[in-house]
Amino acid sequence: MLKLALVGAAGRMGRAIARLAADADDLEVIGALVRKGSAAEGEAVPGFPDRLFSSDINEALSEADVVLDFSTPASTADVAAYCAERRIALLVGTTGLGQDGIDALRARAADIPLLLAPNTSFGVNLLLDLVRRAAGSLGDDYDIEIIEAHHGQKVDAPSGTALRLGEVAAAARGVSLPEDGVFGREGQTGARERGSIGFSVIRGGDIAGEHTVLLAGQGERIELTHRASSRDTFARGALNAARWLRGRPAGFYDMRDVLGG
Ligand SMILES: NC(=O)C1=CN([C@@H]2O[C@H](COP(=O)(O)OP(=O)(O)OC[C@H]3O[C@@H](n4cnc5c(N)ncnc54)[C@H](OP(=O)(O)O)[C@@H]3O)[C@@H](O)[C@H]2O)C=CC1
Ligand SMILES: O=C(O)C1=N[C@H](C(=O)O)C[C@H](O)C1
Repeated sequence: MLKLALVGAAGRMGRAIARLAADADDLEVIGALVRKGSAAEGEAVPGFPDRLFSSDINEALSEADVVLDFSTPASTADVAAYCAERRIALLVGTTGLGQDGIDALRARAADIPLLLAPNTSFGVNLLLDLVRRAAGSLGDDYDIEIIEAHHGQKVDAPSGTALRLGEVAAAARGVSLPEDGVFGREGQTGARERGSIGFSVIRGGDIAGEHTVLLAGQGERIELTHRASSRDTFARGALNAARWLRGRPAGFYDMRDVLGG
């Protein structure tokens, strides 16, 4: 049995992961961390009636083989420190970390296997490869625009996936996302700068997650799109990544390592 502990356990992703883990014969959720003061504290974890949501980090995480974090950037930083000290493998799915947050996780990966994945679905990770290839081979006659759409409760923008798509496209083009990314347009913007990478963000309803990378040339355009119809897609991918992470040496991993890309 692979012993899992969830952080952000009472959230949308935490609950989806617990539900799918309960259907698997090789997985057990042994701990579920919630925010101090959370209304969910003391409730049973979906699919694991003997396990309760807890805000005590020791109670929730100390016995886990792998911790899965889908929470908030502040919580992720604390959990990564805890896991590094206790030598517990950690998968981080939380987005909106910023470069400093990502660098801090990279430092923790000196002590533990740590996998950072802004999107755990198989399809988005294939999309990253397709974008790498398309952006590299088409050259900057083809303008790159990234469009993402999510449910109205999402608190970060652009999505972690959109930023990762942008990084991959920028690297393939030999440009820098911090310098060449355009994160919103309004008013007298002037003409589009050649080589820039634009981002557009949609929020509404219950959209699980949609990402399009548009490569617009003269007289033609290519659109590479991934649409998740359910959060279970991310949860399933996270569970497969947790299986892969168990027993790995310390290091900073991503979904490419899991999927062998
Ligand atoms: N990698 C991937 O494939 C995916 C990543 N995500 C990312 O995962 C994250 C969570 O998404 P989602 O589940 O939709 O969001 P939710 O807001 O539903 O869940 C986040 C949970 O974290 C809880 N939380 C806040 N602080 C702490 C803390 N200190 N300790 C423990 N739990 C805490 C929140 O509790 P409370 O509400 O009480 O504050 C909430 O229940 C986001 O960053 C999102 O972008 C989402 C989907 C897929
Ligand atoms: O918040 C979400 O819901 C999602 N967040 C991730 C992101 O920011 O890329 C992944 C997925 O698209 C759903």
